[in-house]
This record gives sequence, C-alpha cells and structure tokens, in this order.
Amino acid sequence: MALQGKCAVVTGAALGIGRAITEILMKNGAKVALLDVNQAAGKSLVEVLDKQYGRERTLFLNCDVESEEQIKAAFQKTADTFGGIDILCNNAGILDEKCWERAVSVNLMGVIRGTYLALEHMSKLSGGRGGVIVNTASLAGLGPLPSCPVYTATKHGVVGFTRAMAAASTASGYGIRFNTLCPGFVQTDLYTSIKTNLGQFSDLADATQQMVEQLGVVNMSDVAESVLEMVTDETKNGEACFVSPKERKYVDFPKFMG
Ligand SMILES: NC(=O)c1ccc[n+]([C@@H]2O[C@H](COP(=O)([O-])OP(=O)(O)OC[C@H]3O[C@@H](n4cnc5c(N)ncnc54)[C@H](O)[C@@H]3O)[C@@H](O)[C@H]2O)c1
Ligand SMILES: CC/C=C\C[C@H](O)/C=C/C=C\C=C\C=C\[C@@H](O)[C@@H](O)C/C=C\CCC(=O)O
Repeated sequence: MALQGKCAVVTGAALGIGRAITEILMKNGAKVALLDVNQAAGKSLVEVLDKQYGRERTLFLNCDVESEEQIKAAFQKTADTFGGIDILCNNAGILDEKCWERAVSVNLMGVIRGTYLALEHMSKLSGGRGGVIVNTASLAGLGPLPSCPVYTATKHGVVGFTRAMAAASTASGYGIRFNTLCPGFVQTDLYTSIKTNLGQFSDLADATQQMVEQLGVVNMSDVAESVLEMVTDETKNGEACFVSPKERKYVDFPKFMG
C-alpha cells in the first residue's frame, strides 16, 4: 500500500508510540487524524506537524476510546474531512493494575470498539475501499509479565482478537488486513510510570526492572518502522511483529489444525 494521499486514524496519537506512528505515516505521505484524550499534547503535536507538512494533512480530535459515541463521531469527522479511512492504528493503552477494569476497558475493549466501528467505514462489504488495521499489543501479548497480569491479559487479548479478525477478513472478503504490534520496553510515559501502576503487584517492581535490564529498551524508530512495514506490505495479514532492541521478527504461532 502506497501511503501518498491515504487517510490514517491513530488512537493515543499525542504521545509516545502513537506519536511515532503518526509521524512515520505522515513522513510517508498519509493524512492522519490524531485521536487522544490529552488535548494539550495533541494540539501541540498538530502545530508541529502542520508546520512540517501543511495544515491539510492533520486533524486532532479529542476522543476517549472507552466511549463508543466519541469514537463513532471521530471516525465520521475523519471520513468527512479526508474522504474516507484507509488505515487505523488502535494504539491507545494504559498500564494500571490497581484500576484494572479501566485497563481492560481501554486496552482491549477500546481496540475491539475501534475495530468494529472502523469496519463500517473501511470494509468492502459496507461500501468501503478496504485498508489495514494495526493494533498495538506488546511483548506482554506474547508472554506473561508477572507484575502486570491484567495488562498481560489485555495484550494477549489484542493479539488473539487481531489474528481472528485477519482470518475473518480473509474468509468474508472485508478487503482489510489486520496485524499486531508487539514491542518490548519502549521509553514513554507509560514505561516511566510502571512502578506507580503495579497495584498489589508492586513487590515485583524490582523483578520487572531486571527484565528491562535483560531485554533492553527498544528504539522508538524501530517500533515506527515495524508499523510502517505492516501497513505498507500487502503480504502482511494476521501477523504479530515482535520488536526488540536487537531485531524485529514475525511470530511463528503454533498451528493446531491440519
Ligand atoms: N511503552 C512501552 O514499553 C510499551 C511497550 C509495548 C506496548 N506498549 C503499548 O503502546 C501503546 C502506547 O503506549 P505508550 O507507551 O506510547 O504510552 P503513553 O502513555 O506514552 O501514550 C499513550 C497515549 O494514549 C493516550 N490515551 C490513554 N488512554 C486513552 C483513551 N482512553 N483514549 C484515547 N487516548 C488515550 C494518552 O493520552 C497518550 O497520549 C499502549 O497500547 C501500550 O500498552 C507500550
Ligand atoms: C511493566 C510493563 C511495562 C511496559 C509494558 C509494555 O507493554 C512492555 C512490555 C515489555 C516486555 C514484556 C515482556 C514479557 C516477557 C516474558 O513474558 C517472556 O516470556 C517473553 C515472551 C515472549 C518472547 C517472544 C520471543 O522471544 O520470541
């Protein structure tokens, strides 16, 4: 998929990985609707991007992925402004083992909600032109983080949901590819605030720090490049891309049938 003139929606776009995804998509020619609850950060980023790429290439929308109404309105505003939606990156996510229901609501339900609402705009079965959806999971979607069992559950859910949607799309003809981003530790606000968000598992903070030292911290540019590849490479559907400081590899999941 060539990105020139294509329209992307990125949730959690104002900071961290979402900002990096937004920037690499724009650098490669896409228009981007930035959805986030952090209005100050979102508007500040749009100012920077408008200076770099011109004012017609971005749109910031205050949108909480926990709200069906807000996502629906944001997607409609995006389609009305840019003429459709070709790319969706469901990236918004939090780490909160204390308020774990909120983590489930944002990290898993928000991804499901965004995906289903995007189908109404993107699926060829509903008059759309197809495209690609990349959902942000984590390495914790491939293996357990003992200090964050609910976070781990949400990210495993994102991996499984996305792989199932990829298979459904192939079987039903949505014309949409679905892939999952699974980075290790990345230097962002979420990463910086780990220790304050472990709740009853705070006693495992040091063990988690040891995992950081063992695994290392992933370069943001490598994370962004992985997303660009999953968006543009038309052969990628149903993939989960593990991004570590040393490499990026597509996970070879066990097959249990045939
Ligand atoms: N940082 C890491 O080590 C790491 C590693 C793997 C995966 N991830 C995942 O990457 C994604 C982005 O995380 P990050 O590290 O960039 O975090 P971050 O906190 O730096 O950025 C998250 C962004 O999402 C926004 N956001 C949070 N809740 C929202 C909601 N309900 N609706 C809309 N926007 C919301 C925040 O305002 C923020 O701009 C998350 O899904 C996270 O789980 C992070
Ligand atoms: C404390 C949480 C901080 C940030 C959350 C963010 O999503 C980062 C997660 C980073 C690492 C998770 C590591 C999990 C590691 C173990 O589960 C281990 O089993 C690795 C699992 C699979 C490795 C895949 C592979 O080697 O092929």
